[in-house]
Amino acid sequence: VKIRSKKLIELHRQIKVNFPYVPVIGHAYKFIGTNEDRMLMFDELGRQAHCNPYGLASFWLAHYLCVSISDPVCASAVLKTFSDKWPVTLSMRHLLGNGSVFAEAEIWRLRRKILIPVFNSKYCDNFVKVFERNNEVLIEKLAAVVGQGDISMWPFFSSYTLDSAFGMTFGENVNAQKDPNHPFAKAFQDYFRNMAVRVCQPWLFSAALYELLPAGRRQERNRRVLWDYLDDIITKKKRKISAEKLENELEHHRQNTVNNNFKSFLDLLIEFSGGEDGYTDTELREETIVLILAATDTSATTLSIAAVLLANHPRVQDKVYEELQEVLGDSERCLDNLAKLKYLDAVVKETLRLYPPAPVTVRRCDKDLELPSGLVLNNGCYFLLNFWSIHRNPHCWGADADEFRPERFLSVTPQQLSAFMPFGHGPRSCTGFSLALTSIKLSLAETLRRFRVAPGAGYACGARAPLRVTFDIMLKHVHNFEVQLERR
Ligand code: HEM
Repeated sequence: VKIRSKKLIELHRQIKVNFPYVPVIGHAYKFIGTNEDRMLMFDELGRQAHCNPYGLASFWLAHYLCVSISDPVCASAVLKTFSDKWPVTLSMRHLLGNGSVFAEAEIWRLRRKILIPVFNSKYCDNFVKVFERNNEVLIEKLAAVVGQGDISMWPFFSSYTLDSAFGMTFGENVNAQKDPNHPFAKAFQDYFRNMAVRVCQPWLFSAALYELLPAGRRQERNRRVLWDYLDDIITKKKRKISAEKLENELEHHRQNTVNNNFKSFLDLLIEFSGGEDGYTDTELREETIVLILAATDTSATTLSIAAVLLANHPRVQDKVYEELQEVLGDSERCLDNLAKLKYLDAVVKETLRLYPPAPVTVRRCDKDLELPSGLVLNNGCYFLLNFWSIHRNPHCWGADADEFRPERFLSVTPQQLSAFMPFGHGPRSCTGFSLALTSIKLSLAETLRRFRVAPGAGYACGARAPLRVTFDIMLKHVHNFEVQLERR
């Protein structure tokens, strides 16, 4: 322990010594600040790291040495080498158990093997129809609030993404868009709202203490609603599969014949984990709730931020609209032409670059790693992969790195692409990125061809006024993603 501590102290000195003027250690206190302070801290760590030859900044969080990474080469090496996450993610296990996203590395490795084939494009094609159906409801809902002044885009997009995630995962609809009081939708949204409050208050990390507080008891009730709901679906699904003679289904799959029936994530997880001998009901619950969580707020944040950015950059919005007119004309279906919408694609990527919904992720260093720069990252430190600041690194993105300029993605360089990690990187990266991009582009195209978005009255945004955002596990907008909607 002593030797390791010495090495860590030396590592901190090496990183810090290269940028000695603003000791980052002084900023660790902001972990106790508001959710907006947290984002400001990630930003500040990043700006200091941009001035450091290693692209790193380090600070002590109690006795943990945390290394914040803003250099894409270092980030790639760390994400490819380390799979364990920080103990700070433990509180997420209250709901998710050992679900792949926060599970410890040993369990995650086994689960990832089953998760990967679930995302094979031959199954995903069917999911796109789920997006299309839910988009129709979204457009109806948006049409009802045209001309009503400032409206928050969040409830619209988050219930659209929850309906889509639930549809993909179970082949059923919770109808969050039409019925915001649906017990699952309500408990899900309330659970993550409370969780966002908790992650910013380290004194609430202790499960024993939290459970005694009213907020902890409320979370317990939410968890019960969510688990009961999912357990019921899983039990029914398993019963149905046994009745349909699971063996025939598996044989059917082995022969690799084309099955036109819709298969939900749950069907596929049961099938790939070995049918009746595969995942237990608890494991299925853990994996399915991870999928719903992973697919919901990430995509809703991207859609909502894109709407706010477009509202505040009318020239960009006009170009998107011109492209939509040119490519789609009056055609009913967007979906067949999504690949032709190059400028829209650039807008989505630029949104994800400047405002990655998961602005940071974490890893635990369990062996020494020598970087191409020669610096050795020592066993025992913890990494903060700062996607937010990798995406704003002027060495990769140029002097206008902080500006919203989708055109940069029309002539993006390979070096820039390797500095673009909104979906993570390496073996633990996002399995759903392709589905996410399809769902987001489809929704934006359908929305923007019918409505113009204009800025909300309560805030400024532009080249010199970046959006004020908070760290609520996912990135959120201080002004609640407010815009005004006008009919085209
Ligand atoms: C804009 C939308 C999305 C963004 C920005 C996003 C981002 C991410 C990131 C950054 C990670 C890796 C976290 C880490 O390295 O610690 C991740 C993991 C994951 N994502 Fe996504 N995601 C999105 C949408 C989706 C969708 C639609 C799905 C599923 C349908 C999905 C499924 C997953 C899963 C299962 C993992 C865990 C992978 C593992 O631990 O092996 N994501 N996502």
